[in-house]
Amino acid sequence: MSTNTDFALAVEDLTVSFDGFKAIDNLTLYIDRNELRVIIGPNGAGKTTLLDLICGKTRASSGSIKFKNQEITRIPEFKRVRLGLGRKFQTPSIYENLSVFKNLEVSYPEGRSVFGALAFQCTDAVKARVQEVASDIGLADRLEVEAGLLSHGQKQWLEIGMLLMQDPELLMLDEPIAGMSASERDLTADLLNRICRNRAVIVIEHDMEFVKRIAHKVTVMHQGRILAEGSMEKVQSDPKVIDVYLGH
Ligand SMILES: Nc1ncnc2c1ncn2[C@@H]1O[C@H](COP(=O)(O)OP(=O)(O)OP(=O)(O)O)[C@@H](O)[C@H]1O
Repeated sequence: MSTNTDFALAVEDLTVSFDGFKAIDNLTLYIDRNELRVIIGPNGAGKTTLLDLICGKTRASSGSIKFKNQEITRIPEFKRVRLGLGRKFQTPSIYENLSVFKNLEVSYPEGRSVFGALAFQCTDAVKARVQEVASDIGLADRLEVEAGLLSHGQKQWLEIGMLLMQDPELLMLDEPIAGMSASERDLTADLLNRICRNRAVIVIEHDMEFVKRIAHKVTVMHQGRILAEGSMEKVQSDPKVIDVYLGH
């Protein structure tokens, strides 16, 4: 097992079986700090399952997951969140009837303390953090708008903002541009390029034009394993990748 302390994330020999079927099969993957990694691959390759294992939604059958060199394989999901892992699922889980401001405010870590969000005092520090995140996600002039009234793209950004409120050191996003307009995709690329300056980011994506614009490195998965890994140019010209994924 690796003892390297420099990686944001070290996944080693990871396997998960569902009734004997290995959805993730002895997979090893290292993500650098401040790296934006894109995971691609055909349907059923195991991409979502891999993120489920990293965030703690699914338990590994064997292998190891280390976050900033700390073993997290057996610890529960909420504790991984506290350690600095953030995961965004495909469908946004924002509070539609609250304002953008409130959505961000309740996502501030102390708002989730034992006293709960209701007793939570909105301090100047929280307000400043809300402002900062709101400008990061392009919603600084929408703070008083009810979240349910935002466009589809803006809702996705708000949810990313809610994760950013916790200042995660590893952020995982599953198909963040699904259903977005061309201009929303452009803005999302800018957003992702910005937020990976302070943290590692893992994105699952199918749109290769978008992948090109954001990926530092690309991992191609197939049947629960890694088929290829490296720069976009390298994986795009790999005959194995063309055969199982890009050629279709
Ligand atoms: N909880 C589960 N129980 C049984 N099988 C599962 C479970 N979760 C995932 N699988 C299976 O594991 C395989 C990998 O699924 P996964 O959703 O991770 O693929 P994916 O690469 O994310 O695909 P897509 O691009 O379609 O989202 C699939 O064959 C799926 O049916």
